[in-house]
Amino acid sequence: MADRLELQGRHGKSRVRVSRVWRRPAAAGGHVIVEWNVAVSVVSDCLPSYTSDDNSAIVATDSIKNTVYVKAKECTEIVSMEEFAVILGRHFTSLYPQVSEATVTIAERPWERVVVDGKPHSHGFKLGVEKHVTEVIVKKSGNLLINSGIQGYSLLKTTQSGFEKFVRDRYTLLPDTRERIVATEVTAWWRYPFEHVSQIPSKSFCFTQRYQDVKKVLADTFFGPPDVGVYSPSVQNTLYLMAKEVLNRFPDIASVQLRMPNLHFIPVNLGNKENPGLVKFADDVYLPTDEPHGTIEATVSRPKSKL
Ligand SMILES: O=c1[nH]c(=O)c2[nH]c(=O)[nH]c2[nH]1
Repeated sequence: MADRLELQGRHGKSRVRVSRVWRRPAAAGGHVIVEWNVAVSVVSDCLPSYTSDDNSAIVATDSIKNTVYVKAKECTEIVSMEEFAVILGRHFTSLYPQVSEATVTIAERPWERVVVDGKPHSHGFKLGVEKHVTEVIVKKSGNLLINSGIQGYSLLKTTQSGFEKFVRDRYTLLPDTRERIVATEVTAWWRYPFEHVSQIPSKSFCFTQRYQDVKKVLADTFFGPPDVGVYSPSVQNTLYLMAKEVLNRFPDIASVQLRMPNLHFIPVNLGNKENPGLVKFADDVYLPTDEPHGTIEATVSRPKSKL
């Protein structure tokens, strides 16, 4: 009976923290630093290690961790997280016959160059908030998938948002409104079209720049023009317009997934019989809360070609 069992295993190392500095002269833009939290997971033919005491096919997770530092050292030119993930994935799937696939996930700690007296500092950085993330899957054949994203991107606007004409029944208390605060913490994932290592453009395409561009398109669409903004009839509609704009602007992004919790700012009205209008809400005092919060998410893709 045991012969008929099937096993699909994978192993790797998570939370491998590595930082890499590239020391360019100030005239060439100054130092560049990245701090990455790397996870590597390989699909590896090492069945006997599960079913017996034979570890002979195991690439130790300790060696996997060491490799992250070796490859960081070898990157003498600045690389994006996506490129570094591909380098690692290629390494494990090409060096070891038993490794058929590698998944590399990286989250970047957002060190941002400081500006002093209006000038970008050559070697000074401060920590930002939202994070660039990537997940790259590489197969032995060289086929791959590159997804990148942003996490913890908190956006808020104090007006130009409403929510009305939704289902109204015996469970409904929420009044219609055309005036509310809308706040969210965007998580976005998008997929690049490269399907094989050979398709990754060498230098003409920069994943890091594309991340910055997507981030800007998401925010610009959320906020609208600086003076008047743009009215949002629901988080759902704003989410859709944000994803659509990313697809419009970047033909090489195949799909976008957005998760946008609705972090409520509840109007404050305080009073009792003796003291009725202690605080009467006039679009000014709110109770901010994220528990509970609305959860709104969607994946928006281009229609599949009919060819
Ligand atoms: O933009 C919104 N979408 C909803 O689905 C929803 N539900 C709710 O209570 N408030 C909101 N706001």
